[in-house]
Formats: sequence, C-alpha cells, structure tokens
Amino acid sequence: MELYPINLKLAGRRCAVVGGGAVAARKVMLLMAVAAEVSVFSPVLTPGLASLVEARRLTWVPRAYNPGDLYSFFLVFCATDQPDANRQAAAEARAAGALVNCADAPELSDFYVPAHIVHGDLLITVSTGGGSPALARRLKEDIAARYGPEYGHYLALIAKLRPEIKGRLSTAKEREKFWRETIDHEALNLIKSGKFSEAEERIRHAACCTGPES
Ligand SMILES: C[C@@]1(CC(=O)O)C2=NC(=C\c3[nH]c(c(CCC(=O)O)c3CC(=O)O)Cc3[nH]c(c(CC(=O)O)c3CCC(=O)O)/C=C3\N/C(=C\2)[C@@H](CCC(=O)O)[C@]3(C)CC(=O)O)/[C@H]1CCC(=O)O
Ligand SMILES: NC(=O)c1ccc[n+]([C@@H]2O[C@H](COP(=O)([O-])OP(=O)(O)OC[C@H]3O[C@@H](n4cnc5c(N)ncnc54)[C@H](O)[C@@H]3O)[C@@H](O)[C@H]2O)c1
Repeated sequence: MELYPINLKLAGRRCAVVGGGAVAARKVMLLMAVAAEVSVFSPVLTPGLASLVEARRLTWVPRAYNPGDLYSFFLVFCATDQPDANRQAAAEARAAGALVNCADAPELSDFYVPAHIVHGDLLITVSTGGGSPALARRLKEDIAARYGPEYGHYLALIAKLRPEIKGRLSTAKEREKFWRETIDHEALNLIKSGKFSEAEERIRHAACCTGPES
C-alpha cells in the first residue's frame, strides 16, 4: 500500500493551479466546490475558467509560470502541457512546503485526485494509485449506479439523529451495536419513496427499544 487515504478540508486555503487547459479546469472546479481560494497561472484559459475569472471567483495570473510564483500555497497542481514547466513548478512548490500534484508525472506527486461520487456529505472515492485512471472512472460509474442520491439523504438523516442517540445510549459499545443494526434497507427504502419522516421515526423507535440489556 502506497497511498494514505485522507479527505482534505481546503475551505479558505490558498491553492494554485499552473496551466489553464482541460485538466487544470477539472482540478479548479473541484477546488472551487470545496471553497478553496484558487489562483491560476496560465497565459490561456478554457472558456469555463475564463467565466469564473470574470465572475471574480478565481484569481488569474495571465502568463506562463515563473519561478518564485509558488512560495505561499498549501496545495499546488502542475497541469500545463509542458513537462519541463510542470517539473520546475512541482519542485519549487514542494521546496516551499506545499502538497503537489503533477498531472503528467505521478512519480512527482504527493497525492492523486481519486475518481469520486458526491451526494451531499457522502463522498465515495476510487483510487488505482495512478495505475489506470480509466479503470477508476469505470469503477466509479458502476458504484454510482448502485449508490444513488438517496444515500446522501440517508446520511443527512443519520448524522442529524446521532447526537440524540448518543444522549439516549450511554456507552460507545451500545451505540456501535445500535448503528450496526439500524443502518438497514427498510429506512433506506422509505427515503427512496420520499418518506423522510417515517424513516426518521423508524430510527428513533429502534433507539427506544435498545438499551444496556438488549
Ligand atoms: C480519477 C481522475 C480524477 C480527476 O482528475 O478528476 C484522474 N484521472 C481521471 C481521468 C483520466 N485521466 C486520464 C484518462 C485517459 C485514460 C487513462 O490514461 O487511463 C482518464 C479517463 C477519462 O478521462 O475517461 C489520463 C491521465 N491521467 C493521469 C495521466 C498522467 C500519467 O498517468 O502519467 C494521464 C495521461 C496518460 C497518458 O499520457 O496517456 C494521471 C492521473 N489521473 C488521476 C486522476 C490520478 C490517478 C488516479 C488514480 O488512478 O488513482 C493521476 C495520477 C494524477 C491526478 O490527476 O491526480 C479522473 C476520472 C474522471 C472521472 O471520474 O470521470
Ligand atoms: N492527471 C490527469 O488526469 C490527466 C489527464 C489527461 C492528461 N493529462 C496530462 O496533463 C497535461 C495537461 O493536459 P491538458 O489537456 O489540460 O492540456 P491543454 O493543452 O488543454 O492545456 C495546457 C495549458 O497549459 C498552459 N501552459 C502551457 N505552458 C505553460 C506555462 N509554462 N505556465 C503556465 N501555463 C502554461 C496553456 O496555456 C494551456 O492552458 C498534459 O501533459 C497531459 O498529458 C493529465
């Protein structure tokens, strides 16, 4: 195993993307989705990136990367179509203490972006360790067909009820047993049919019937 599985909180963190093409745009969109503070260094941008700049949601440095640009970022993507520029930017960013992703050189990257499915706070990711991004995408599509948006709603409900259940069941052992038994298909089926309050009641009711003796 080479990769440590970790999900980063990047809200308000300064992140840089070097390059403004299709790959850079994919990385930028994801950074924006998690409210990172993003700067892009590139002489040219995709139309999608250009409209984000116009909407003032993105800082654009409209030129090729220059040494010295990357001294103050938490995370840096090097995603130009120029291998030498990517390498130089990756080396500088790493020396400055940033976590680095180099789009054309996995061996120069500190982390990879996994294929992912998002439903609310539910995040399902697939990594192939850089071995086959196409396989990661295919597996993601298969998983997405199995785990739809209802799981996001289900998660939101469980997360809402967790503090209440914690108050009712006093030991961690009881709570662990309760959740292992309660996360079942019946509540999920209720959610699938839009019966959110019935699903909530089902979980609350189960908590009433659980106790130290059960
Ligand atoms: C998952 C996803 C996330 C994202 O980027 O959003 C992602 N690549 C995706 C798609 C994709 N990328 C490529 C293809 C063409 C088919 C193929 O090559 O397989 C397809 C498939 C497609 O587009 O259909 C080409 C490619 N990718 C990399 C290189 C450089 C190299 O390998 O040297 C080359 C050029 C290779 C060449 O020159 O031929 C490198 C990386 N790509 C990664 C992530 C990281 C490893 C993740 C992992 O495997 O764990 C890593 C290491 C770095 C990184 O970018 O973080 C996203 C899924 C989108 C989705 O889910 O819909
Ligand atoms: N990691 C991945 O998921 C993945 C997927 C496909 C391709 N790739 C690799 O990613 C790289 C970029 O692919 P793309 O399709 O986005 O390319 P692209 O040609 O669409 O975009 C390249 C961008 O880099 C900018 N650029 C060029 N030189 C620059 C410099 N010195 N400083 C700053 N910006 C500069 C250009 O203006 C352009 O905006 C390629 O090397 C490709 O092999 C990676």
